[in-house]
Amino acid sequence: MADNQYTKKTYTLASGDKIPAIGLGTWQSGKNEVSEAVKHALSVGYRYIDTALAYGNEHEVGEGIRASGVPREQIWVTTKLDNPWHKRVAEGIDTSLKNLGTDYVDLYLMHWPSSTRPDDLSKHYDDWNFIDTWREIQKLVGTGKVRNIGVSNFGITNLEKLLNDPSTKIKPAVNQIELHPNNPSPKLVAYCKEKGIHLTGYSCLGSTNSPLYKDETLLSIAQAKGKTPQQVLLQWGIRNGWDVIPKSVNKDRIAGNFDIDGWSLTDEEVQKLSSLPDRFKVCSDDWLPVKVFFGDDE
Ligand SMILES: NC(=O)C1=CN([C@@H]2O[C@H](COP(=O)(O)OP(=O)(O)OC[C@H]3O[C@@H](n4cnc5c(N)ncnc54)[C@H](OP(=O)(O)O)[C@@H]3O)[C@@H](O)[C@H]2O)C=CC1
Ligand SMILES: O=C[C@@H](O)CO
Repeated sequence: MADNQYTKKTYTLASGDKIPAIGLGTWQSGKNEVSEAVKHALSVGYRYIDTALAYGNEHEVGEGIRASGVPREQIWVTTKLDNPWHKRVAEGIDTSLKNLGTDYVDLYLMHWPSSTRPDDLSKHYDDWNFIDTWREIQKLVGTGKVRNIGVSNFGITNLEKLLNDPSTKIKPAVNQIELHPNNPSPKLVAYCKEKGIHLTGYSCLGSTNSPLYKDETLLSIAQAKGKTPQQVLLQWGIRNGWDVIPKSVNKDRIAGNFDIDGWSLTDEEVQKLSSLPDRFKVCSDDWLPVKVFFGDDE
């Protein structure tokens, strides 16, 4: 982790680019509220916004960025290729750039390893898969449209397939996956670290109506630190080496979640949270036409 001029904590990717340790998530942020949320986040110090074509709010995210007055080059923007666009990567990135009103994104992710047919979302292409999609995503590097490329929702099985394919010339810079103390995925985390693939933790608070907020271990650590359970959850991710992207459209919560500097968790506190017995997952692969997760750590 290194420091830069805009955010106190960052992680350095294989390209040398520095991704901030905390960004604003925007999944399920309504079109009518996300611009203000983004603008507010940037005003309180965030320099990283996570969105996706599938969220249907890239246009409003772009409006919030411009309204903030913060120069574009000071902001890390991640967006994602939607599943039904796997055969249309060039069109997908152009659509996202147009929506966002920007010339480039800092990180472009394959949202899911599912090449879904746009004419029937219940079906997977029979002549195309995520390896083909990655081959096309790699072509974006050097176009000036993407500074880094990566994947999301990849477990070890699919990462192995991708990394071992001869068409893979560029390793994903990032794997964005669900990470919170009830879904800590230690094997997948260790695998990505070994391969030099940085992790972004999504649903880092446990998402809407998080069951984590009733966890006695979390609550006692939060009380002892004089921090909120949400701040502790975010610090847990950062201490473990991944960036976190809490979603909020509430101004106080956006500001409170950003309180990651000047304090930390002890190794023992991190370990206690990593050892919680309960398990739950926010995002499954049930809705996809292909199985994506194959084991406890995926
Ligand atoms: N790659 C992928 O497939 C996925 C990526 N993501 C990304 O990760 C981001 C975060 O994940 P997400 O699932 O949204 O869930 P989070 O874990 O970020 O939780 C968001 C929920 O917590 C509430 N919340 C936020 N801060 C606080 C707080 N301080 N106190 C109490 N409640 C709070 C929010 O409500 P409110 O807005 O009212 O504050 C919202 O209901 C997404 O927004 C998206 O950008 C998420 C899922 C899948
Ligand atoms: O990003 C959010 C989606 O992947 C949820 O299924």
